[in-house]
Amino acid sequence: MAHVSFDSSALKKFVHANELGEMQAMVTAADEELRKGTGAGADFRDWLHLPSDYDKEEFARIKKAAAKIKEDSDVLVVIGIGGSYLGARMAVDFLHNTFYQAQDPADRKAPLVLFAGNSLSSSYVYDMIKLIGDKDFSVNVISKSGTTTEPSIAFRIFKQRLIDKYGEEGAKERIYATTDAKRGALKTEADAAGWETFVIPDGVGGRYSVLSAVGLLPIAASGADIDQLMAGAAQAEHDYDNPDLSKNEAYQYAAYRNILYRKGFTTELLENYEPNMTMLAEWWKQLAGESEGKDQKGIYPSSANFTTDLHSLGQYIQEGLRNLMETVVKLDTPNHNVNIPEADSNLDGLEYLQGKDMDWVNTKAYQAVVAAHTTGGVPVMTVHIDREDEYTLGYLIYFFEVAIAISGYLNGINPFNQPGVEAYKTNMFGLLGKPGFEKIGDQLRKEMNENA
Ligand SMILES: O=P(O)(O)OC[C@H]1O[C@](O)(CO)[C@@H](O)[C@@H]1O
Repeated sequence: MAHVSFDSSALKKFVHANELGEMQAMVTAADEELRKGTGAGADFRDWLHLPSDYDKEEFARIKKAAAKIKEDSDVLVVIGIGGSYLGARMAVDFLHNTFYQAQDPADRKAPLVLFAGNSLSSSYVYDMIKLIGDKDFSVNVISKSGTTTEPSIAFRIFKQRLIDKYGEEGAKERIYATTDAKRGALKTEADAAGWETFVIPDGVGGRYSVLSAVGLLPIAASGADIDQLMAGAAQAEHDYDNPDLSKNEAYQYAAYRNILYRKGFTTELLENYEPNMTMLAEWWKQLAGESEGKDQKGIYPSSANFTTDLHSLGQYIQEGLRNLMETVVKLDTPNHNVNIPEADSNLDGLEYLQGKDMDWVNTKAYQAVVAAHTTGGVPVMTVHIDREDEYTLGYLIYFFEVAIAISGYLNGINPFNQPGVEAYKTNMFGLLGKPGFEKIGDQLRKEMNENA
């Protein structure tokens, strides 16, 4: 049974019945580029078979490390940014109680997983240090390069705190480094210090790495079942290995978003009706944005959380600039349902809903929004998911990964590089006075003074 299903039935007003079929030749070519490695960025396709072909010895070590962290830590600080952060973050939110962070530790039955090194906010780090207080904690530092500024600074701070609390030897037992197998600053430091290390595989880019140790260790430490996560992804790997558009829903999604893009729908909103899926969209935004936004083209990935944002962005979506398309990730079976109680009076006007459950109302809201936005000129696609469990999440992750890769090839770009992210880094290093970046620093300071 499919745990994820793609619904394009609301697109009739925007896409002619023939148009999907007309994409088949291009999709077949994109599939060949991806599967045979004839497309650009071929060295970064190892995520394709990660769910079925992963390092079993490392997987067992991940589970062992997670068990140790659960045993000796109240808090796990996960340090990383971009692809070294978003996958684990969205999975922890998706797979747990919405108020996971505030839950009583006895109910949570696993350490609190906090994420650092994903911004340069000093208050954020200060507040986290205060929250940890005297609690026992461990650190999982995740960085392929080991030189990314945000995680490097956070790691230096939390490493020092571990050493202050547990001594050099004690800290060594509480640092887990997920990084390159052979190279890089973090790998060198980890080997010298004797920390346990996990590998970010060479052929797996950051935004495609959630099903490697990058995501698996924090997800396992949070108490989630990574065997089921991989099983769901493996099923999707099997189900989506088919270039035939009529049989491959991930490819249908890729094709439809490209058909719509070519008609001027250049911004895609990933939407949910469940607050604990907010970070799912953040993960998807990196996956889609870093993969597709290059060569002065690409769909701009954005997001909205419903029904919340219907009361803020709803006006724009209904009547603003007509360049928007929407993809809803709709949960079909909530983890828990809540009944709308009977009341003595009808002052709130809700008598017509009493006895109904909230999820029924949520689904009616979704149906109403699809109809309204379609009328307003916004094409809506829906990815239905059965439930919020590990198996379904693994399946969903793979659905988006393979769809975005195909989508990138359909749009004629290399979906696996990200040359554009270096520009700000070079400027920042210049302004920070990093050795080797003096020239750009001088030039920028001169320009800034001239503009002052
Ligand atoms: O794992 P690293 O090397 O710290 O990189 C983190 C992130 O930074 C980027 O390179 C972009 O800045 C992303 O592609 C990547 O996911």
